[in-house]
Amino acid sequence: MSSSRAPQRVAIAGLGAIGAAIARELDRGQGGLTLTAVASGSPEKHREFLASFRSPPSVVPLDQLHAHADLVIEAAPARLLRAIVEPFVSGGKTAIVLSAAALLQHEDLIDLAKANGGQIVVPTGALIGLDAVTAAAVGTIHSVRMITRKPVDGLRGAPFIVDNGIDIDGLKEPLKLFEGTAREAGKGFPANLNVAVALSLAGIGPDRTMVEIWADPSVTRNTHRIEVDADSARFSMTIENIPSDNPRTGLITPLSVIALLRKRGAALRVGS
Ligand SMILES: NC(=O)C1=CN([C@@H]2O[C@H](COP(=O)(O)OP(=O)(O)OC[C@H]3O[C@@H](n4cnc5c(N)ncnc54)[C@H](OP(=O)(O)O)[C@@H]3O)[C@@H](O)[C@H]2O)C=CC1
Ligand SMILES: O=C([O-])CC(=O)C(=O)O
Repeated sequence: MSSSRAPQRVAIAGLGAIGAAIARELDRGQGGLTLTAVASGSPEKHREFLASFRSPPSVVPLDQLHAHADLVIEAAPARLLRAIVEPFVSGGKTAIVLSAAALLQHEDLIDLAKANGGQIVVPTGALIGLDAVTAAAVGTIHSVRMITRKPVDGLRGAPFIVDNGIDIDGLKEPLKLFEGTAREAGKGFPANLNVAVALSLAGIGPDRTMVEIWADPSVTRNTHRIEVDADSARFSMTIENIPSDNPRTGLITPLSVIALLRKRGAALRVGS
């Protein structure tokens, strides 16, 4: 990647399935970007991993990341969203947010970014087609629907399942767990359905975007189908994500962030 911009210092919050893969890619070299700092829950767990880097970043507490970077990648548990994002956007910096569902509980962060010249970026992540959805949203979108099918491992422990006492272990056929809005899906499945909230933010919002969630013992991939009907186009798309070390998280998710970072300041930018 060639960049016309000044080098940017990047921090990563969380070194799990997403954060570790992004850190490794940044260390391999993404022109104009330097990984300067990381934070994780148990830093000692990652000592060996980071020691293998060409340029090991500083390991700092979450609330110190902003002193080391111009941009943060939030790839941590959803409950930490505010602690990670607030210092960056209030300082006019950028936060790339993976825990998109949690944004709906902290919408004031968007106002904070606006007031201070900061930016919150929600990448396409584990989903597909947000370029087409944002384009259609320039016109009028009539409806957006998403149908998610995940193996049991990709859903186990979600608050909706636990609170409703649903037994998904031992399923022999697909079970529809949930049908409702993206806002409700984000509350009931905060670590499993960030993509539904990202889709809603790209299109017609969390209260008009409709979501179905299936636990499906016949699939091995986290599968999302989106169906959009707009005044400019009708389209449907499906992505079948290979789960990462975290069965809830598709392998493509960190790659989406790298693709996004590469676009920043690139001489040729493809896709809206
Ligand atoms: N938008 C999208 O398309 C997608 C979003 N997601 C969301 O992205 C987020 C990250 O996902 P994923 O990487 O799979 O999650 P993981 O569970 O694999 O990793 C979470 C990381 O957060 C770290 N962490 C925990 N506590 C703290 C703390 N106090 N300070 C700093 N770091 C901490 C953990 O540290 P340690 O390793 O030391 O224990 C771990 O490295 C989740 O919210 C997930 O729901 C996931 C998939 C797709
Ligand atoms: O949206 C999420 O949190 C994760 C997801 O569905 C996927 O990786 O396929």
